[in-house]
Amino acid sequence: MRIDILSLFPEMFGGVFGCSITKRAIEKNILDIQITNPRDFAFNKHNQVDDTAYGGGAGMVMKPEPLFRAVEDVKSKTQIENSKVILMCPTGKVFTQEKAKELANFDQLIFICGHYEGFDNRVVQNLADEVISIGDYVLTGGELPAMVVIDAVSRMLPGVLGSGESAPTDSFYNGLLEYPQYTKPREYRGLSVPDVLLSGDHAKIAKWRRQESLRVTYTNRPDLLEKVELSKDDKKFLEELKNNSK
Ligand SMILES: CN(C)c1cccc(CNc2ccc(C(N)=O)cn2)c1
Repeated sequence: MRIDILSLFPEMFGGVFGCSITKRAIEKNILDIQITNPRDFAFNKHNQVDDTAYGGGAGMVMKPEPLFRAVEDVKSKTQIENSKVILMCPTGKVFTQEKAKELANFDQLIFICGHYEGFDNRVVQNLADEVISIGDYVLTGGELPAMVVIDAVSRMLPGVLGSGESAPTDSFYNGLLEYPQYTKPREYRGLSVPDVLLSGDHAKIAKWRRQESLRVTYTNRPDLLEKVELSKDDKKFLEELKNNSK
């Protein structure tokens, strides 16, 4: 997959893409990430990439020309058909694991990272194919959101996660949040590992893990329970939780 990022701060990405999963994916030629600075496409006086908002109001807005020119330059140089232009913005649809899986099917993703108070709406309406938010909070720029999306998408690409890593059981794969994990030592500062996990009884361990996933999800993200298929046993366990918490 080819990833192009439009950012006024290219230096922000070196650290993140120079480590771990994404570094390996780049070395294995599964990912090719290139950064383009829209300022290189701002040809007016002082290389302006932003300006004041029509209609007044505080804050600066990113101008359309540099972004249109930069995207068109990337597209003309890469010539990749199956491509999607994504704008990172708090006004977008919230990013999910489902969306990550969907984006992993493209041959090229072009991310537009904005700063200031936003983008000229002609960028939103006519240049972007999709507007994505990583959550309900405002950040200094779209760079961190782009890194988050790229990380989640690259984990979906075949060959990126070695056989060791666990893509399938990641929290959002079975619709529930992940059960609690334990590792050595068995006892730490008087805190011990639940006996069931040491029992070797795999059916019992699976049952415990399912119930603990239900417990975590019920506690932190009850909204997810509406969307997931619950067995008779699941419902029984949740009933007990509800009765105990009354
Ligand atoms: C209207 N406005 C403040 C704004 C508009 C466009 C870009 C930016 C850059 N900052 C971002 C970007 C994305 C996210 C997110 N939640 O994905 C959070 N912050 C801010």
